[in-house]
Amino acid sequence: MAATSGKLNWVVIPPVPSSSFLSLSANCNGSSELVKETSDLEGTASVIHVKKSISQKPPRFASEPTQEVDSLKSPKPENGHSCDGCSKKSGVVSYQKHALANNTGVVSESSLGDSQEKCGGHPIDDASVVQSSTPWPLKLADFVLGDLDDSCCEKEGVRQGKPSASNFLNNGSQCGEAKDSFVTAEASDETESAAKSSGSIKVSSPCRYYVGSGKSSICRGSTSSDVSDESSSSSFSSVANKPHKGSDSRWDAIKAIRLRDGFLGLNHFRLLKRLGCGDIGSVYLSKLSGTRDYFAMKVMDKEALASRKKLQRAQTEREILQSLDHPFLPTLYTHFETERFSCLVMEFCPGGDLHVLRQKQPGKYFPEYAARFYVAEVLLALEYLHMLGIVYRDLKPENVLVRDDGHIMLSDFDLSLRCAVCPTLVRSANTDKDSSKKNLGYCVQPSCTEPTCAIQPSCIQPTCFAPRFFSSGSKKEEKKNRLKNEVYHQVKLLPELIAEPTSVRSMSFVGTHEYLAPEIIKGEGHGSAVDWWTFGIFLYELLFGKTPFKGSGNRATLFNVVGQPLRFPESPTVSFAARDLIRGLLVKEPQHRLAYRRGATEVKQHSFFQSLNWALIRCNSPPEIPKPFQLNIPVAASASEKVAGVVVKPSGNYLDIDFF
Ligand SMILES: Nc1ncnc2c1ncn2[C@@H]1O[C@H](COP(=O)(O)OP(=O)(O)OP(=O)(O)O)[C@@H](O)[C@H]1O
Repeated sequence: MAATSGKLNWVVIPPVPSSSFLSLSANCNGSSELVKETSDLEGTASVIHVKKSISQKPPRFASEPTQEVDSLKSPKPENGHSCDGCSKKSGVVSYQKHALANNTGVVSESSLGDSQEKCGGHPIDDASVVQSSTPWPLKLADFVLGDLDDSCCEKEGVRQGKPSASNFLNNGSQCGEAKDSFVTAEASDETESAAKSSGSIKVSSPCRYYVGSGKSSICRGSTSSDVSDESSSSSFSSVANKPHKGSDSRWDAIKAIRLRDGFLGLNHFRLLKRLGCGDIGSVYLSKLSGTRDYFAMKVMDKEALASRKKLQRAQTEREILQSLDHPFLPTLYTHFETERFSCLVMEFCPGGDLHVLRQKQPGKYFPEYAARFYVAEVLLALEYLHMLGIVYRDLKPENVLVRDDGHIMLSDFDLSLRCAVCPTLVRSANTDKDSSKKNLGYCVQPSCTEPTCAIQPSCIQPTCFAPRFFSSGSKKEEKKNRLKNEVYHQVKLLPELIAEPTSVRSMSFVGTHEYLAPEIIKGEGHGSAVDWWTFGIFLYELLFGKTPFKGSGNRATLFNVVGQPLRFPESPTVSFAARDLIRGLLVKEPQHRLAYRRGATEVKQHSFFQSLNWALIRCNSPPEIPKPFQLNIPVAASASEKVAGVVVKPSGNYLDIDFF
């Protein structure tokens, strides 16, 4: 992991153990079979043809243990679809075939709306091709989801033209209604409802395939599902791995219960309210019984996951969550499995998501300072993910949650793509301030196969570390600029860290229509540059209140993404710097896109962020602090309590819980 190079003696220490990458070696119970391996045109990538077959079992609908509340039971899907009460905001597309299979921008009829009729309901038997620079074929995983179900309800605030979710954990009749009601795991007389209505609808398609795999923790859990204990298996993300989070009492609370009972399971939690649902599970606000600690618990029905070929997605999400340790990414406190459910216990974000928050802004767009704040935090999260070799692929306001302190948390990793990456320190020796524009000076070694590698002598290339300084003309400003230039000369020789997984290639068609990068739509194969495209769309949407290529329908949107030039509306007024950044990001050819080679480093140096102190970003005042989270819970209690930001008040048969 450590290496030296010439005069420099830098060590790059990625924040996760390399084992999280290296563990990908075999698929869950051998259901994926490597049938062919060839090399790509350049000879640098592996092309893997994998044949996958998963035994398909119909979802079970039998009664569950009393601790597992009714709300968690799966409705029986009809014709393979389950239009349910998903309150999801986001439409995620994933097609087995590429919608625009040619470069002309002409939408292929047959590829749009691929659904279960075509391939769902049958064991997956498709060959998937994933290209990667990694020499170990099965270290790369490409996970995609399911089928279009446009029949699901749309509601206010839902992105138009979204494929709809078929969420098996929800009651099919709810269809987006968001009425609070109450669920407890301790009492069996609960009721429940979809909690959050702000979401778009999410698509799912069972006709997905994937390559790669790994030790399947979910499968490990499944194999132990004959254990009658409710918590048949659990994994504990120890705070020992995250010592800086030691002051977080939730670690201790979980640990104490595990010490006391020997395990942690669903019956240790009260599920208070459904916060939302996605394609592979529902998320509940949960309270750890006997404590005052709240969590967001994602509950996934394992049978339904298996029957809909989503086990791998769930596993991907869990493995990624386990590897994360970043202020703008979720903390996974623990994971456990019951006989039926797989549960992820995460940090709870009471502030909703940026999609909802944007709708509440005057004009439904954010002022520039607020947009800068949010995208800057997202940028750091993406930078970290890329450093871990994770291409996020699903950036959109719906997936950016707001913490109680107003800072953000990027969520939802089940569409992410994992690959090997070579974080590399590159020494700056180029005094050309505009070199970043020319995309020169990078050196990210595609041949590097280790996620943890240090500087390599051959990587010491000239790069641009130059912040951009603009002359304003006045003497005062000139003096200021002189000072800045001195700083620049001091820092120009500093190395910069590049951790962009530039050479990964996936052929999956995955994402959200309005956010899909052209190369995904055209089926050309895509890599980490898709995150920079979506970052541009994201910034555009925050600033203008809409996405740039949205058409009258999904096909028109895809056509526009590929063929229409970028345009900015006349209002609201947005700075030149912001528009310049968006222009750089929304370049249709990925290789000419800003950040294509040097990743977040390039974006951070853009003048849009000139006023930002990246090192102190967590000290910045958020544009908005979320209002207290309101929750009514029917319990018989008479005393008030106020603990750690949570106020519990008796209210008749209810308690009002306010989060501050
Ligand atoms: N940590 C959290 N705190 C608060 N709310 C959350 C949290 N995680 C998720 N949610 C809410 O639950 C909803 C569903 O989340 P989930 O990640 O399952 O859905 P998703 O984003 O569609 O993912 P998937 O791709 O798995 O379908 C989100 O839209 C969000 O509103």
